[in-house]
Amino acid sequence: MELIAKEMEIKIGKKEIVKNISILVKKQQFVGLIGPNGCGKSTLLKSIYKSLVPHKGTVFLDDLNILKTSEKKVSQRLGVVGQFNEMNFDLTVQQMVMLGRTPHKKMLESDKQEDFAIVEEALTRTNLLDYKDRSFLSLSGGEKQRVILARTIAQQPKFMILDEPTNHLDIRYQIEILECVKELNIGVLAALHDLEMAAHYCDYLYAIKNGAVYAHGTPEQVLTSETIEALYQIKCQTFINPVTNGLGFAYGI
Ligand SMILES: Nc1ncnc2c1ncn2[C@@H]1O[C@H](COP(=O)(O)OP(=O)(O)OP(=O)(O)O)[C@@H](O)[C@H]1O
Repeated sequence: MELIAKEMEIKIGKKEIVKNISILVKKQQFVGLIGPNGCGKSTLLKSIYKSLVPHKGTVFLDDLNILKTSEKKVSQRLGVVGQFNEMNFDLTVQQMVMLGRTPHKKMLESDKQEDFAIVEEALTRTNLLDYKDRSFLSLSGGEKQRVILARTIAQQPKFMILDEPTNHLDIRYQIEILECVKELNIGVLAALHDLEMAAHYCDYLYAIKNGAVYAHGTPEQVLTSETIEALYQIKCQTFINPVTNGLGFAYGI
């Protein structure tokens, strides 16, 4: 599915947080949002996945007008892995992941064999099979993050929004999560902080500064020393990482 968010404007109180941003994610593309803390990435994503009402703008997933469609219908197509996943009540990991099936069920419909099979597959993809019966609240931050991804995979979305999905994760799991998402072969819009990961996994990038698009293009076009220095107010040198053959970055103040 293709996502088009057009001319998005978001104000919180009197402050303009997002200023006329347009984003295009073509079919099966992995598109990244980068930019410094507080530049507006999460706010923009929240307005795209209906957690926040934008002041202006439209969001279409193919021909589905997201902002004018019911939550349930949107959830059948759009999955979200957010930044904070705190919950007050406890469920097992399997029950948590089963919640991903909710948008596909009628009210009070019980879990079918097919739902259990989908949950099992999501647990396998995220390496969580051994955690199936553990209590969600007893998990570490990184383990919880993987459960949330598994729940989103069980939702079988056609498009995924990720807000710093590798928060809390050690390097191995950062790679595993992004690999896992990439393997789904669906459109993805993800806010990422790690520029090497963004260079490696993204087909296209939008660099956000002060609530507006500062630069956009392929990772090679966007991740230049000049753009990174302007975005983050640091010194930066780019190089070809001899191990990964991808873009590498050396930073200083
Ligand atoms: N509910 C709110 N009330 C007031 N200001 C808010 C609110 N939500 C967000 N903001 C402000 O909007 C700006 C953008 O925040 P946002 O979380 O979108 O940034 P971000 O780019 O995702 O940052 P980070 O990389 O730190 O997650 C920040 O200055 C933040 O303080």
